[in-house]
Amino acid sequence: MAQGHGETAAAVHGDGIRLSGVTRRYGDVVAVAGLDLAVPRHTRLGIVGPSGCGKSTVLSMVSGLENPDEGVVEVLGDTAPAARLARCAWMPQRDLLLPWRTVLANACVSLENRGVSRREARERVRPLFARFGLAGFEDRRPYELSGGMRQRVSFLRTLVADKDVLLLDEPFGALDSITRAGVQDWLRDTLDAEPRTVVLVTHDVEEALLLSHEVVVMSSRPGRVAARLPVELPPAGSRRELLATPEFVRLRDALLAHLEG
Ligand SMILES: Nc1ncnc2c1ncn2[C@@H]1O[C@H](COP(=O)(O)OP(=O)(O)OP(=O)(O)O)[C@@H](O)[C@H]1O
Repeated sequence: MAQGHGETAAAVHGDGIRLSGVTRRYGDVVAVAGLDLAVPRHTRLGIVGPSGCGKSTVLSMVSGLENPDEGVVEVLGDTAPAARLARCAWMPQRDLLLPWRTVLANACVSLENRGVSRREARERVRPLFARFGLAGFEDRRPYELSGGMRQRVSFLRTLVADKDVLLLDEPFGALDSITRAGVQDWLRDTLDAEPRTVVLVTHDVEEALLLSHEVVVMSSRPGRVAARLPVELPPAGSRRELLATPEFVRLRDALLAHLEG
């Protein structure tokens, strides 16, 4: 069994996300052209590529906030934008927590937005705090938390939205490297325990490999798929040991070579 991937890779079934022949233009700018991507349900796809190659555009199109000019975007069998939107939760780079709300109230926002009463939302979310390493911080304000803790609150809020599809746009870009490593390990364990269909956009090659079942490299604009790398990693005791395995080193080198190419 591949390290950190639990049984999710083996449990692939049903519909996931599919982009077929997708082109998106902004005026004269062709952001992506003829893009084909497939993310089987409950697997995790990492997307890396040069700045401006259309990575965020892909997430916007999956989420239904934007539509392709050509081609089809399908999310769990639906192509209509409103249906795609209903299936996706988006976690941005900045945690976007509301500073005037307590941490618990922030984590409840997505449930309240869906019409769940404030009281019921709190009853449902409070027990999750321990699992997210946030026990005891329920009544604090976001400014009293570290950056890593704020991102965990942000991710908790994203998860309780109970959407099958998670769109992660540089989710740890604002964190320092030590905090980032801890949150990456935590996120991988969390997603192994509670699988979702994930598209992760990142500039961090190690992050892409640690969190994804497959990584695609996009070409510079107009964005197309330049390479696909299935991620198969051996069991390893610690993150440091995993990063030193021949499999990880080979994948990282291959990814960097594609990016440089
Ligand atoms: N709303 C918009 N209006 C006009 N041009 C846009 C719009 N959104 C994106 N673009 C352009 O489309 C291209 C792709 O943008 P996108 O943000 O998807 O790239 P990206 O790979 O996510 O970039 P980065 O890695 O820098 O975040 C860029 O050239 C960008 O300027």
